[in-house]
Amino acid sequence: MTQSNRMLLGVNIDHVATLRQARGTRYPDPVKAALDAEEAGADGITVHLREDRRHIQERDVLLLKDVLQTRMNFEMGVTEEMMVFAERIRPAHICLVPETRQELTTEGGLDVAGQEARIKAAVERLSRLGAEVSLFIDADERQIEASRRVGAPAIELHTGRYADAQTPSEVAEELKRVADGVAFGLGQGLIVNAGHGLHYHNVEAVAAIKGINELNIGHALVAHALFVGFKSAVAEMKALILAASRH
Ligand SMILES: CC(=O)[C@@H](O)[C@H](O)COP(=O)(O)O
Ligand SMILES: NCC(=O)COP(=O)(O)O
Repeated sequence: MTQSNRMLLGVNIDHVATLRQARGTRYPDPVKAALDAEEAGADGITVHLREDRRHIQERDVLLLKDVLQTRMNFEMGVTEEMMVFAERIRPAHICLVPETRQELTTEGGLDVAGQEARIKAAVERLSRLGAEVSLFIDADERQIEASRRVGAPAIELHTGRYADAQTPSEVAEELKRVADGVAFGLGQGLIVNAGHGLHYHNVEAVAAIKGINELNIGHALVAHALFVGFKSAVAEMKALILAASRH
């Protein structure tokens, strides 16, 4: 995908599935959430099929593949099981993420620099499907350079440290780290996306960073949707991003 001239919103629906899995019910259905998100202006739908299947299931990905009007961004760990599944569903976008079974959420970026040969082989194999492969990494020059070397056309910068920062100076420091990473990634010729932990009160500063192609947001949207409905939650987030990114 070429860089869009407006900032895109990728809606992550994982935590709709978290609620369903909590009780083993058929509802709420992440597929319905995806369709509502698209109607409300989502530019793409992100799902993370975790090794432990704590939220999204194969069934969700297979149904989404058939019904999405936009595009799927399939987040996956670099395992043979996931490679084979990706080859079966051939998503438009694939984001390689680190995964630890015990973690509450994705705690850090993929260590591309520390395992270049392995990531390069995965990027090559998945690119053969026609997918645009991105690497979910920390905003760190070493990791960004390694991402370019392994042939990924895109990166997604992990904004979790910014989201978790407590004091104004920590927030400013983490925001600068993301902004510097965006500039450095663009300088390396990469498409630069960002996401993780973004919500209605912290998204604008990130959306104001020039050059970000897409923000992937999930948990905050699902949480807000409890009170306003999924379409309104997505539309509100999209309006915030578009307003902040236009300045
Ligand atoms: C890689 C990533 O950031 C997302 O997959 C997102 O955080 C939602 O999934 P988890 O909450 O399971 O990490
Ligand atoms: N890759 C980040 C993502 O898809 C959404 O993360 P979060 O908003 O659920 O923290």
